[in-house]
Amino acid sequence: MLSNPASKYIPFKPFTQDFSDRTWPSKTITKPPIWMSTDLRDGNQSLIEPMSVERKLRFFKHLLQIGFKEIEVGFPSASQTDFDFVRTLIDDNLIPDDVTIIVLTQAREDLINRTAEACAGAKNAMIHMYNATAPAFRKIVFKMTQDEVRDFAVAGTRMVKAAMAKYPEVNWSFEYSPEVFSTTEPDFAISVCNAVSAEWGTSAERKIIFNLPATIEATTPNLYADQIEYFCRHINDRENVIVSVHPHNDRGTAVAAAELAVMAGADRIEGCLFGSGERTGNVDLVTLALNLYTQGIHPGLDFSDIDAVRLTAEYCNQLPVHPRHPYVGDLVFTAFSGSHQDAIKKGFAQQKADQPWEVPYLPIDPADLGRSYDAVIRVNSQSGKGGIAYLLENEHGLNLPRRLQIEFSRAIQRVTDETGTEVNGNAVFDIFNKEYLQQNKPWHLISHRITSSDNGQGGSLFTLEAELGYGEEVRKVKGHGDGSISAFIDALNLPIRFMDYHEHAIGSGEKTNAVCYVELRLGESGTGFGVGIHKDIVTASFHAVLSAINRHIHAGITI
Ligand SMILES: CC(=O)SCCNC(=O)CCNC(=O)[C@H](O)C(C)(C)COP(=O)(O)OP(=O)(O)OC[C@H]1O[C@@H](n2cnc3c(N)ncnc32)[C@H](O)[C@@H]1OP(=O)(O)O
Ligand SMILES: CC(C)C(=O)C(=O)O
Repeated sequence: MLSNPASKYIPFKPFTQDFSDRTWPSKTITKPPIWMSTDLRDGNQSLIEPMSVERKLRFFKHLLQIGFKEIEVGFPSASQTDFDFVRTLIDDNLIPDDVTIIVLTQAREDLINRTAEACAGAKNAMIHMYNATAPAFRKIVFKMTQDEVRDFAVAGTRMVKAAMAKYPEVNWSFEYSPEVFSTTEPDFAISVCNAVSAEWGTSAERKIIFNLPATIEATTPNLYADQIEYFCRHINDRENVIVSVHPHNDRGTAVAAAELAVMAGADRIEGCLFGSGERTGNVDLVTLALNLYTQGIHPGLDFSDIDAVRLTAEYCNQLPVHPRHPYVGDLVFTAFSGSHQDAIKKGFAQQKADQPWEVPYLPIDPADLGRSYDAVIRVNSQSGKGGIAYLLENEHGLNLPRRLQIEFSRAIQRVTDETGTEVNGNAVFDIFNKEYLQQNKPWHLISHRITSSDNGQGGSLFTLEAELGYGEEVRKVKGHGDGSISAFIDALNLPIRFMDYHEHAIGSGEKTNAVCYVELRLGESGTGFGVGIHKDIVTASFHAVLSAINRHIHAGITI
């Protein structure tokens, strides 16, 4: 018989009663929540090497730059580094007047007193006290009944008030977290919070923050949203309560949980940049904020230089951000596969600066995050013509006709298949150069002269005289036609059928060159392209014709 490890897990069901009159599923998010960064506390406490004061300061300054107004700066009673850090912020006057620092403490008198002491002299400070309320913690960690846990929270609140009273110069506020709210019976969590609120003396002038952590993410996000809506409906004095959420990402759904929680009534979200934090991390505030952005809601946070934010987080956390991390990872604005590249290229070509964003496969304009378009498309063996053409156009100004894109993508494919590696824009150009522009054997152009005369039918007759190299030989040729190219082809006296022709300028001012793409058939061959670049468009077209002929010859076409 197969063993069944799943049999040892009991699913958490928050409600015994019916909650089918929930309203959050038909709500939408219309404004940003209050953001609280806990990078310097929950993020920091989970690091292999906790941040030094120097790293914490750098992170703090960047959080201010991003626009956070609430920043949890540490657990000052837990370590001297955290205490000193808070003191540095206050003593060096580094906290702007509109920013509140938050400090976490357990509900223990010595720790609470030390926490308040750390904040002496601050303009705005919030003490954040927590105690676990979930059944497993009541049973295993605290060995307390529900009533004892409630009384414990109330006693802690009383200690917080007393500690705050010692520093009247501080504009204090209070946050209480029934830790592990995620697996606490909702009615019990509410009864604890109501008791804490009564002790705090909640009023319009003295609001309280109830932070409802998914300390361990325990359910699908819809159930967390149910818990939040239920809490919002039943908590006393709702208008004077700021309901906050603090989702962790154990099930990988913290972002969804936070978003649904806001739909369910939460006013505030605590999390970390790029999902730093205990175990699988806290909810990622960058993803949440930029998700809002793509719904047409400004998050009130500035991520216009996302790479700088990432560098700070990586430096301070000493942990890398994953290359596929939403919005910021190295590879998220990069398309390797052909159809994606094709659609992105077409999207960029059609996107107007003043129109809503509509580039396929890119949910956000990389430029809004300070990312560059150049890195959008990369080419490897999974790539098609779209990406290759994009690189040539963007990095080298070459706008290949569609059939040439298809032809050239085979040359790239040969290289990427052989090497198994990615090719960048310069490597693509090198291959293009070798494949088309350096095709000067056996035929090459030495010199030419064109004259035109009246053809007697109201048009012009072009006469071309040229010196052509053929291997080591020099051949003098002459031909006529109704245009310079037809005169050149006449002069070559080869079985050429001219199929297609494109030209455009590259560069500007004195550096302008002309590029010419010709497609022709030689004898009974299939069609093939040649490309020429020259200051003079006519010379470019002759080079293109010779490039096409030489490529046919190299492909084994005999004439
Ligand atoms: C979910 C979260 O992230 S909560 C934040 C967690 N972060 C941290 O704990 C980081 C910093 N913590 C620390 O450095 C230490 O735990 C300290 C300094 C706070 C306390 O240290 P100690 O006094 O040595 O206690 P210890 O770390 O062993 O914690 C366990 C004790 O705290 C008690 N405790 C745990 N949480 C709380 C709480 N919220 N309120 C009151 N007591 C608590 C436990 O019941 C246990 O008590 P016991 O020793 O009487 O059995
Ligand atoms: C202290 C609380 C808010 C916490 O960090 C958690 O429950 O994860």
